[in-house]
Order: sequence, then C-alpha cells, then structure tokens
Amino acid sequence: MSNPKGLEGIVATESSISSIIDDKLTYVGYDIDDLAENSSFEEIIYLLWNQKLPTKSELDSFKQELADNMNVPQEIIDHLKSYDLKTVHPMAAVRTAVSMLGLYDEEADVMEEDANRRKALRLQAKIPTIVTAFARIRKGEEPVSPKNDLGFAANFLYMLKGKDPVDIEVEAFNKALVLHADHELNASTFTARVCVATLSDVYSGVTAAIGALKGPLHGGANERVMKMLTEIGDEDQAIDYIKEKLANKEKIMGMGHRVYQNGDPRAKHLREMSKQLTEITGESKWYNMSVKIEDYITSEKGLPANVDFYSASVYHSLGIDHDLFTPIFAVSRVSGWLAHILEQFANNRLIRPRAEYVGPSKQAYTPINER
Ligand SMILES: CC(=O)SCCNC(=O)CCNC(=O)[C@H](O)C(C)(C)COP(=O)(O)OP(=O)(O)OC[C@H]1O[C@@H](n2cnc3c(N)ncnc32)[C@H](O)[C@@H]1OP(=O)(O)O
Ligand SMILES: O=C([O-])CC(=O)C(=O)O
Repeated sequence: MSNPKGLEGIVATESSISSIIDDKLTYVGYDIDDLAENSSFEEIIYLLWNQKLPTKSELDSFKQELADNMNVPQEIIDHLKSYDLKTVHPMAAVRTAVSMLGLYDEEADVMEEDANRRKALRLQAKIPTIVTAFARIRKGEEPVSPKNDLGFAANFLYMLKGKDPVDIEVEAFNKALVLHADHELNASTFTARVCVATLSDVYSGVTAAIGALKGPLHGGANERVMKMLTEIGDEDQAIDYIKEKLANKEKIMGMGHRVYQNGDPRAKHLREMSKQLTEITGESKWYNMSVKIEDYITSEKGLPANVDFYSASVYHSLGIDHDLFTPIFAVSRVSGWLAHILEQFANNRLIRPRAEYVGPSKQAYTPINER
C-alpha cells in the first residue's frame, strides 16, 4: 500500500471549483489575478456556487439576498455573551456559534439541493455577523446590526467598528476576501467534504472545517505572523530573529506551501496591499520587516510566502485585532467550503481511505490482574 505522509500528491477527488496548475490559481477557470483586480466578493461567492459569473441583475438580487439574511438569532448573541470573554479565542467562538446556527435552522437536516443552497446562503450571510458581534461583545460593546445598503466587505467593517468604512478600506478588505475564498483541496475544505460525504448536514461540514482552519499550519498562521512581527518589533532585528528560530528548528509562520513550488499567486496582491496600507498608516515597518523575512527565507530555504504572510500586516493596517485574522479567513473561505459541500452532495460517495497498520501483532491477551 503506498502511503505518502500527509497524503502529499494524492488526488482525492474531482472538482470544478478551483484549480492550482503550474503555480496558477483559478476559480472556475478564471485567473485569480483578474478576479482580485476586478471582482466583488459577492461575485466570487456566486461564481463558486454556480460555476458562472453573475449578470448584473443576478448579482444585484444575490447581494440583496445576502444582506437580507445577515441577522443572527438573539439566542446566539446571548450565548456569545456568556463565554469567558477574556480567554475564549474568537475562532472557538465562531466554531461554536456556527454549530449553534444549525439548531435554529428548521431546514438543518433537509437534504434536498434547494434546501442546501438556502442554508449555504444563510450561513455565508451570518458568519460575518457572528465574528463582528463577538469582537464587539468582548470589548463591552453591543453588536451592530448590518446595514442593508452596504456590500459584504463594507458591512463587515461597519459591523466591526460601528462606523462607515472609507473606500480604500473596503477595497482592500474586499480583495482579501476574494483571495481567500477557495483553494482546491486544502485541509479545511477536505475536512468539510469528508464530513458531509457521510451525508451529515451543511452545518456539521462547516463546523468541522472551521476546526481545521484554526490550526497554525493552516489558517491560524496569519495571526501568528503578526505575533512574530510584533515580537521582532524593529526591522533591523528581523534577520537575527529568523536565524534564531531556524536554528531552533522552528517554522516561520506564513512561509512555505504544500502545493506551490515557486510562490503563492495570492501573496503578491497582499504584499502590494500591505505596502500601500502601511504607508497610509505610517507603519511601513511591518511591510519592510515582512519583505526582509520573505527575501531571507526564500533565498535560504527556498520557501515562498503564502497567503497568510502579508494578510497579517494588511489586516493589522485596517485596525483589526490580531486574533480576528483567522475568523476573517473563515468569513471568506466558507464560500469555498459551501461550494465544495454542494459539489460533494451532487456526486457523493463516502470518503474512507485506509491506514497502513504498523503496530504490534500476534499479542497474547493477559488478564487484568496478571498485568
Ligand atoms: C492558508 C494556508 O494554510 S497556507 C499555510 C499556512 N501555514 C503556515 O504558514 C505555517 C508555516 N508553514 C508550514 O508549516 C509548512 O510550509 C506547510 C504546513 C504550509 C506545508 O508543509 P509541508 O508541505 O507538510 O512541508 P513540511 O512541513 O513537511 O516541510 C518540509 C521541509 O521544509 C521546512 N519548512 C516548511 N515550512 C517551513 C517554514 N515555514 N519555516 C521553516 N521551515 C519550513 C520543514 O521544516 C521541512 O524541513 P526538513 O525537510 O528539513 O524537515
Ligand atoms: O491549500 C492549502 O494547503 C492551504 C492554502 O493555501 C489555503 O487553504 O488557502
């Protein structure tokens, strides 16, 4: 039995949602560079779920449907308020609240395609409300209801900060959402597909995926990148800090990728945004430090920056708390998870690989009082 560690290189399914071929990323065949420059995040969700770009009227009504579904049940807000607000990580809060959402959805266990699509829309619309409500509650502030006339990216920033965001913030945040939306069979998407392939429900699939995204080898890296930059503090200290980490065999967060050999095509967009935004905030040191680290790791270890590396200084420049970076990843990636869940249901078979047994064999059983 062949057994590549971490399933490296194994093709586990067919998919028509996104592809990574020769270091190029496409969503439904559209190059990520074109989408990043031109699309709204709502257009991307529509594309991933329907395998086509929307017309203007399709997009308008899709945006309206999302805006109409953003409110979450008061019971969930009350539940968020009941957590230990000093210690609970927002990613754990979101994972729990998304699972709870299923309890308040009458269609949670209805398995028809139309019902699954309706649930997908409700989930996509409500996750930003959950993330921003928790962010405010733990600061002693009341959650802010979404504004029906704002787009998805603007609404997130509005609900987070309680004031209308400026255009450059909305533009940057929208682009970050577009860049994080889907990524072939990454660990959290695979988790979602494995979960629903048992014919479990959409809420279970997304809850499982959030759990997988939370880890530092996956979506949790973006928060750790900012922790590292903050620890370094001064750009002149960056290389010494990195050398020490490498000498201790520690990984540099935001660097390296299982699939890309010559660089993650999303990183250059985030790098440019980081440059622009840190100039505006007067904190170019975060960008300069990141460039130094990237150059060093790339030349010393041949490892490219991944999507999590520059997103850290982008979100920091937007005034977002560092432990919200991974929940924001989930706000975007849920669009991809849901697309994959719908695709899995459309052509389902249980996902059940094998393990190569390497434990002891032919053991003689010893009764408990003789051990
Ligand atoms: C959205 C995302 O999920 S993007 C990824 C986010 N995660 C991170 O940024 C965490 C840091 N990066 C990593 O841990 C890895 O590069 C991963 C998890 C992304 C990919 O890992 P894998 O393909 O499994 O590679 P693996 O971890 O086996 O590393 C291979 C070699 O490169 C080294 N390496 C890989 N990434 C790094 C890194 N970031 N820093 C230092 N060394 C690294 C490993 O130590 C290992 O070296 P060795 O062969 O001498 O033992
Ligand atoms: O594809 C991966 O392994 C991780 C990643 O970059 C993503 O999920 O965006």
